[in-house]
Amino acid sequence: MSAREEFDSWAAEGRDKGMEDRHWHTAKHVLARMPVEAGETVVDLGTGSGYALRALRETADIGRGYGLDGAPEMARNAASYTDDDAIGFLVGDFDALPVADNSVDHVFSMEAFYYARDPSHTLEEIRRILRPGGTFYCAVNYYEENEASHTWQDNIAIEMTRWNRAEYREAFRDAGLHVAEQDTIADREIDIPPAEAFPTDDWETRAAMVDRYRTWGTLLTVGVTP
Ligand SMILES: C[S@@+](CC[C@H](N)C(=O)[O-])C[C@H]1O[C@@H](n2cnc3c(N)ncnc32)[C@H](O)[C@@H]1O
Repeated sequence: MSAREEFDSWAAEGRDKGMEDRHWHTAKHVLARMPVEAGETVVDLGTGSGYALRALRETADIGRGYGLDGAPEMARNAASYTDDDAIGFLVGDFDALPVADNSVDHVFSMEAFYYARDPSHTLEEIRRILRPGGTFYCAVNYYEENEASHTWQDNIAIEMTRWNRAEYREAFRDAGLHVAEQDTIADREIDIPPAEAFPTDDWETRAAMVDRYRTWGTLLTVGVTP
């Protein structure tokens, strides 16, 4: 199954909003760290419901936001959640970003980058579209150190790239981005039941759930163009 088919069906089932609810716990901290100034242009890669751009319009007064998604139904849903003319949604693939060279101030991506067919090439594409001094805020929950995430590949037909923290830094540098920051952002909002509630449908032990959300959470790697 292609990413387009897989995520079109997610959008049709309304799972875009479910992702927004879950990802917001840590995505909002990533967005708050971005050095975005009023009037700047931001691209959101794998935008899903488009919540990131709606938030940046409210909190940072961005001038233009473009949400790119490979699934037309995702982009269509995202467009339906806002009537803000400064935000637009594009259908496109991480392989070839439909964006001009040196035209974007910041790129954000939450829980999407590892679906790229060739993530190293996607980093080159990001480097190409960013202006000098532009930033890429790359947030992922599927990564090597987050052991609980390893099983996710079993539930999805699209091949996912599972880099570790060092591999993210190395790939950013290989694409010509300086690594300004790398951090893990814990999910402090998800409810973790008391020990006696385990095992649950999703978790064998409380310790495993704590490790997934409170210890590892979301890996943020920040790249800056020279
Ligand atoms: C797990 S969702 C995350 C959505 C949103 N960023 C969030 O935080 O809720 C991943 C998104 O990336 C998109 N996507 C996956 N592979 C893609 C690709 N190769 N090119 C463009 N978009 C892609 C999917 O259609 C989906 O909307």
